[in-house]
Amino acid sequence: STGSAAAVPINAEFDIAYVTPVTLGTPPQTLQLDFDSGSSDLWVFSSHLPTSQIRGQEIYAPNKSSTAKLLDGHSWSITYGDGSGSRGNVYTDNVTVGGLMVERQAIECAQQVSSSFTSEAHIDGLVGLGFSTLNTVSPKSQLTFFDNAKGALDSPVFTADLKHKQAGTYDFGFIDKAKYTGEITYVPVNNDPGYWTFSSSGYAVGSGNFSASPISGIADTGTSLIYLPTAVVTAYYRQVQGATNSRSYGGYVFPCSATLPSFTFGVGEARFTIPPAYMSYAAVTPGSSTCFGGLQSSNGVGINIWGDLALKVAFVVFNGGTPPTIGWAAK
Ligand SMILES: Cc1nn(C)c(C)c1CC(=O)Nc1ccccn1
Repeated sequence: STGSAAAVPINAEFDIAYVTPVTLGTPPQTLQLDFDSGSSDLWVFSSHLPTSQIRGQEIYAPNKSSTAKLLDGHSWSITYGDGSGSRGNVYTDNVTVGGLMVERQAIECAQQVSSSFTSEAHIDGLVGLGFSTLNTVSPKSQLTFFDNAKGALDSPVFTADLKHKQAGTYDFGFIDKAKYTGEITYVPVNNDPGYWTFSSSGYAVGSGNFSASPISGIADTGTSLIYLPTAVVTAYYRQVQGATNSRSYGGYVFPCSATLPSFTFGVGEARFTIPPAYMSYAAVTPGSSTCFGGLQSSNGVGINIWGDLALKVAFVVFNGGTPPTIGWAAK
């Protein structure tokens, strides 16, 4: 079997996140979920949430699904690196993504979500695509949609073809040759503790020399930006007039009028260049002339993160075979 579904940016100005339609239960309830290779819980806004925490999101109501079953005595609670989080109880039900159905998928129903989720009306929940070792359901941890589907897939892979300010695609079970050019460069994945962790072969700022120093980081479809070591980030912003690492804004900012260099990262011998226009994320507050950078320091984060800003300039294969690998191709 295979599946294919759209990855739609939730904001017209800048790509904060991408959502994909997912149908849950019988009759089908369709929610717009954020596919997140950096976590491993499938959780949704639900009928168990106080209405004060719902602001425009669609909800999943298990009691309206004839195929929903309570996973008795189980709960979940997740906190993301940016401090956001949610918690609740657990049902199993049918989950379909782009024509690919998993029966008895654990659906983690939110009973509480943090304010940043309440404030994001376009995200109705997340589909974790990390390794199932990261799943937070207790007392028995649950499998991700990908792990549940894997055995039935033509090939144990999913691919991400994210795009700048336009809809891309998540494919499951096959590699679509029409979505990339040239060869796919595969590199090893360290899935301990459960991220798609790989080593980038280095970076370059603008037209500068390529610095061939390995950078270990996670491929994270659920994070907007890129978080890298301070040495990389200072080398980049040294080329940006007026750039500063702002404590008040929580990262590197610069005048929106500044000229930005491109940023190139390596995967093996392959090179991927993020154009200057993508490297300015957004005005720090609407209408401000101060802009927040797409490249930020991983100092406070603990791990290096290749988020959507990096993924959107490539076609990425998440190979869940044995051993797992990750493949990057131009497009
Ligand atoms: C680890 C980390 N530190 N900081 C500052 C950020 C932004 C992260 C990554 C992160 O939190 N990603 C995320 C958030 C919500 C849902 C899914 N993924």
